[in-house]
Amino acid sequence: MVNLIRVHGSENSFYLLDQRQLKHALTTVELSRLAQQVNDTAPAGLGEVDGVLVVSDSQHSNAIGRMQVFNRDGSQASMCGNGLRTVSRYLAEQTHQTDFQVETDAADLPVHQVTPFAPDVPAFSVSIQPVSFDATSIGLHQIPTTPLLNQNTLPFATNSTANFSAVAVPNPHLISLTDHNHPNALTTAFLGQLGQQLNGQNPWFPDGVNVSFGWEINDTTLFVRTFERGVGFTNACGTGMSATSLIWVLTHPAAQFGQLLTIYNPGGMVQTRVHHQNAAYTIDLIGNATFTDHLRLSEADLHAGNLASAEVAATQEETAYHQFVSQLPHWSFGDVRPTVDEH
Ligand SMILES: N[C@@H](CCC[C@H](N)C(=O)O)C(=O)O
Repeated sequence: MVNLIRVHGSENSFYLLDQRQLKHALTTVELSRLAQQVNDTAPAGLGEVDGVLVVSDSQHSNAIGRMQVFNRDGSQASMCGNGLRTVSRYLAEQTHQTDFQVETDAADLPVHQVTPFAPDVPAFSVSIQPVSFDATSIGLHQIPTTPLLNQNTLPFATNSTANFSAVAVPNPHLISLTDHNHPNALTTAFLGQLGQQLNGQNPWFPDGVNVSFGWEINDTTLFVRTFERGVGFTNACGTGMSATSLIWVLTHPAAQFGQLLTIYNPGGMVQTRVHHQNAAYTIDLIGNATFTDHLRLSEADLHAGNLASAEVAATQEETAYHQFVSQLPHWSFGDVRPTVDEH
């Protein structure tokens, strides 16, 4: 029998698979199929996940493990910020270390354990990098003026007054932040329409892009929603919130490098800190790393991408997480911007 853990960061949920426990590691094709099948085959009662996080040994001497990410459509992503926090917790518990590096597709990333957000809500800080505004890194085509930073009248949004920025962290993100001159430009319907358009066949982002809308709450607080490549609407996207924080600091006059930002999202809240050192941008992404369920299944079922016969043991951490979230401001969505409800 082998173990899978159902995990989340800000309710951006995944199954975490440690390949090192298997007699035969899953191939890339099997991992892609597993990510596509988990939601259809998981035992009743387990909520849907956005993909699969894969842990394996790193061949890099400075990293204690390696993370790979498969989106729910089976595509592979170069990075996942919320997922990296949960993988960091997993590796921390295995090795009894609190400060280390994890190998990801583009870089070995520093991570460390931080003070829990609340009782039974463990938290980690992970470094989001490398950052690039280069069109090739973003997979951006046919846009005459790059870097794309706070520009409007773009060919994929001709009817909108919203401003857009594009950045790779290193997975690709398209960001729009509230424009006070056009406060109603960023609607949920527009996010869905743009996300679908730019993740279908299109000339601007042929490999797709994660699309995030950010609403200013105050100078150090945002609310961010994301339509993810390979997923669709998600509760939270860690790299999306990190990329939005970077664009916020670069374009908002009162925002500063090194300042702690609070980023609310439909699944909860994270904190970010944007740095600019040695001509490079990096973002600290700080948030919960929650394990909701432990699953046990046969290695044959895992290879077949079939969770139907898995035994499930829930942890108490989701109750603790809900308790933590219940103390945050409650956000309501009209069709337009999030507003805070009285408790
Ligand atoms: N949810 C993730 C991002 C996952 C990858 C993304 N869908 C992509 O294809 O780039 C996060 O927390 O960063």
